[in-house]
Amino acid sequence: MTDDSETDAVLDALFATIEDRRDELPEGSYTASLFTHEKGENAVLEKIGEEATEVILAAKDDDGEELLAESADLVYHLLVLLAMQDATVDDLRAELEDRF
Ligand SMILES: N=c1c2ncn([C@@H]3O[C@H](COP(=O)(O)OP(=O)(O)OP(=O)(O)O)[C@@H](O)[C@H]3O)c2ncn1[C@@H]1O[C@H](COP(=O)(O)O)[C@@H](O)[C@H]1O
Repeated sequence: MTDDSETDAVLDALFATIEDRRDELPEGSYTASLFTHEKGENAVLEKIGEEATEVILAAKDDDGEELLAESADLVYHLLVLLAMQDATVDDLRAELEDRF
């Protein structure tokens, strides 16, 4: 189990990596492939739809073993979408804090 600051550090590091992939587009990067996809932004929007469905199916599964893995896939693709729209994980954090 991690505390809040460690959880934030992971999200910040992941988002910084996503921004680097967006800006540098290295060969062989799955993240970079989402930024250069022929479908444009629709590629990541489709992935978000697929991953959300997989989260629902995992939640309905009796053993629930896949729920965390599918949730991580969904969060990752959501962060890619934010980076694509020039929003940041800090913007997301601020939105959540406003509601708290
Ligand atoms: N967190 C993730 C992450 N979560 C999910 N995925 C990818 O998202 C895809 C999920 O798609 P699916 O579940 O549908 O599986 P799939 O059938 O293999 O995918 P498709 O062929 O349908 O695209 C897989 O290719 C996963 O590898 C991720 N890819 C990258 N990251 C992070 O991004 C960082 C940079 O990765 P690269 O851009 O690949 O260097 C990594 O170090 C990770 O921290």
